[in-house]
Amino acid sequence: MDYTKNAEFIEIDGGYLEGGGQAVRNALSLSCILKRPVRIINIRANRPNPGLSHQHVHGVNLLRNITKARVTGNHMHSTVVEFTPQTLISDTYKVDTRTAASITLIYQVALPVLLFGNKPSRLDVIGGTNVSFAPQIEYMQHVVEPNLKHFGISFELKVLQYGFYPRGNGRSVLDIEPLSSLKSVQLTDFGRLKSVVGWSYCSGRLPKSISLDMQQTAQREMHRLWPENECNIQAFKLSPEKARDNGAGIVLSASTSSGCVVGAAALGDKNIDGHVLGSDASCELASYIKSEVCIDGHLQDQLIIYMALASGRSIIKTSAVTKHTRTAMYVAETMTGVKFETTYDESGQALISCDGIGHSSSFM
Ligand SMILES: Nc1ncnc2c1ncn2[C@@H]1O[C@H](COP(=O)(O)OP(=O)(O)OP(=O)(O)O)[C@@H](O)[C@H]1O
Repeated sequence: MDYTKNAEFIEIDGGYLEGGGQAVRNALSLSCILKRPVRIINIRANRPNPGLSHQHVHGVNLLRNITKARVTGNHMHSTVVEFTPQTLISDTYKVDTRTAASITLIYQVALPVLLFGNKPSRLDVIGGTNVSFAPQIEYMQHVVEPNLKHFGISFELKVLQYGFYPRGNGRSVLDIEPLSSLKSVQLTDFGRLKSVVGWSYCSGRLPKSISLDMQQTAQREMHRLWPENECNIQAFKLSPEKARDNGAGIVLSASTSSGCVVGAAALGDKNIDGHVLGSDASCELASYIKSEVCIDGHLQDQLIIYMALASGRSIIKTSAVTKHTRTAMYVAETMTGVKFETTYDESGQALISCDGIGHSSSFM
């Protein structure tokens, strides 16, 4: 059915619960996938600077280009967007944010859409690869990617240049393979911890000792708790060709015998202390491993859209349900009609499930 002809807008309240950019991204992605016009009101109402910011404007405009959508409100500080998609064109899309806007959040809005295209697509984006309140690029490569594989999703992500707050200047390329439909996932069996891998980096004028401090602290914590398991964290200083500015951070990823991958990360800000960052990331990762959850606290909200679209019943075992996740459920329920359920197992971990709508590509 072509919903775009004389169709009513579905309304999403962008101020609901978390009231951040995630609701805007999910609502627009689903609008494009389902070809249903959406009106998003109260955009980022719970943020100190409400309305669309750079990253969100670039995300809206990228989806406009991909779907030849009719759009109003796609400008900075806009608190209402009306978006009517027309089609879906697989292609190479370039976005230059000219800021440190998160590249991974721009991928987050367009990846689910381009999956349902008729041929492979490429997203070549300039912005921040490793910035706060967003997945670091290594998290997307080593935590998001293996988890999306369970849905049948396949992508390749290459970093050409690292970019940090405030200047950005990072660049990465995401190659997306199209698919006909998403498989449902059953991620409830943690199995046994197999190994931990990690990336501890710094750049610019920051000394390599910061990377080494992050690495050693995180590695020590992992060895203390799981002395039998391999923990291999690489510590490096990025070359000036790879990163022009100062930046430091660590991303960890734990794999289990049943195919689960959980991650944790920390990012340097001002007054960087490598030991503190290493400890923050390893303590977060340790809490997921100890509680044997299959999906970490950050990935949770990022999987909701895929669960809603998949064919059949999906279920994930995860840590305390976040406001981001409950917001993503509200958007997915409103746009697709699915119903999410949250229950708790005997150890108190959350089990999130839904019967997906089994969306299928109109091209395959
Ligand atoms: N450390 C992290 N690791 C992985 N993912 C993260 C991390 N921090 C945040 N995220 C993810 O980034 C997304 C942030 O969404 P959110 O709505 O807060 O951000 P936003 O679009 O930048 O808008 P806002 O500026 O309104 O916060 C969520 O999917 C969240 O799970």
